[in-house]
Amino acid sequence: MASTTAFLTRLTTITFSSLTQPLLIMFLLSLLTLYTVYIAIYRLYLSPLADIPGPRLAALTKWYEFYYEVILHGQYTFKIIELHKQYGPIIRINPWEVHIADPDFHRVLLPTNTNRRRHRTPFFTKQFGADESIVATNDHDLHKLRRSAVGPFFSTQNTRALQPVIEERVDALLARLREHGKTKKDIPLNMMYAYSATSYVEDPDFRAEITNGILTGSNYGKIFQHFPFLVPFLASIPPGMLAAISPFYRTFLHLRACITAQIGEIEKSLRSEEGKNAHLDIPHPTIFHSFVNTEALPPIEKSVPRIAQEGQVLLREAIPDDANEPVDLARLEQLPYLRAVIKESMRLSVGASGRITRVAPDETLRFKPSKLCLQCYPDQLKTTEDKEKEWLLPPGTEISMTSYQITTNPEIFPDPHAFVPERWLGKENEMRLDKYMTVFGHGARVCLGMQLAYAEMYLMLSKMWRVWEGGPQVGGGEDEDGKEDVEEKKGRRDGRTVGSGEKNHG
Ligand code: HEM
Repeated sequence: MASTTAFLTRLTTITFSSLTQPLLIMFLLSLLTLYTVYIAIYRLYLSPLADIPGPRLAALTKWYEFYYEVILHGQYTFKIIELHKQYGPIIRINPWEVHIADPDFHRVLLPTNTNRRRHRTPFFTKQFGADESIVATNDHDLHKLRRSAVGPFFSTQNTRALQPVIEERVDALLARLREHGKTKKDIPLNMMYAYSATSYVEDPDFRAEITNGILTGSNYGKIFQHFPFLVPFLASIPPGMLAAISPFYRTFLHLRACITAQIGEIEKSLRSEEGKNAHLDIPHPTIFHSFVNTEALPPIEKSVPRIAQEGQVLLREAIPDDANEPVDLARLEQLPYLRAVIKESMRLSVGASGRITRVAPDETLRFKPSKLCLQCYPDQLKTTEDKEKEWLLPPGTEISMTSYQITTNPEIFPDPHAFVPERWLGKENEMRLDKYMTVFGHGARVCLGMQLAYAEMYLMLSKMWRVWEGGPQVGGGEDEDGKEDVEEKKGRRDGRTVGSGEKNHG
């Protein structure tokens, strides 16, 4: 104690020039220790989130999340769900972030009203290495501006107009399945579906290196979230060297460079005198032609690097996804059983498994467990005080929710891991469940490609069903002309063949 007092007295009397090297090191170490102690005390006792339940270690340091997310490879989602079972519907999952498990809070966090501002957080968005894209735009108002320019291209009406283009791709995919069915070999469905919307579906190996490149880029996302400086660092490594470290990531960066180059060319041609109206004549003007010409965006928003980043993200999002007279999409969407199968498939295939985080800059968000939440957490919310307590989350708080936790909630979807399309049948059931169909997000930042993804699924699935009626071996049992064995088909209709219990209710 005496020596500490003497040290502190000395500290107050010394001038900077009189510091010897050991003394300087001690001085800096003391400052660092004091700062660390202050940060720990602040996070545990003084922070506005200090009262929120949860593990103390998570409140103290983000390394807790790092352990589950990076060392254990993307396990934090499941850990968070476990923590809710221990601590209740509201928990603190890192020094700055609160996670809420009440399904009815989803629409408060992600409101449809675009005047209720919600920012994204740099921790989430830095991983994309495309800071200027819509998905990586943190600020609510800038996001609104950017989205307003691109949103109309993805409207229901414009997506329906794309039906012939999607049909053509679906037919190419069915042709591949037929061809493969004859060989009786396994087919890598993930690779095939990944390219169902591109010309790669005709390639012998579906250009697997591209899917792998994109998957690697996504897998690195968790590391990039914690160490964002790695994104520009990896991009600066010469391609030859990068190939030695990660060939797939190199492919990913190569794809990005191709998009940038294509957009650069479009922009150059549009800026040239003869090219000013050229986009009106070309057979397939792209979204980027319209982008460069739109009046809705100020010039700074139309720079090639920014549009290239948008393209990169759109391409990546379009990829992870899933027969002879065309049927109108609008009609297909009205078929109750087909709709039920697609919704149930979407629910179970999860989509984005991580949490969605938002910051409300102007609002104190209030959380009080809903009726549904009380049913979900009866053991954690026993007393009247627990049930009635309202939590006030001040403006600027990072708040998150996880779609997977909602879409596998047994109070909403009984037997949640079973594939039960029938749960969606009936108008009332469907309306009740739609509210909790959170796989595409909700509100101002709901998935831009949602209608397109649904259109692809309706067209693909309906055609496959019409061609093979859910037979035991898709693509098999056909003759040279692609006509399925009539007896086999008939047998399935009568319920005689294995795997045919279901009839096409659509
Ligand atoms: C089954 C397929 C898909 C699923 C499950 C899915 C899911 C999601 C989710 C959960 C979000 C985040 C919403 C949020 O932060 O609140 C999102 C955003 C986004 N998605 Fe998708 N998506 C799919 C397909 C697509 C497709 C095909 C495209 C484009 C062609 C696309 C483009 C985007 C874009 C640009 C955003 C950012 C929107 C914004 O910030 O305003 N997605 N998606």
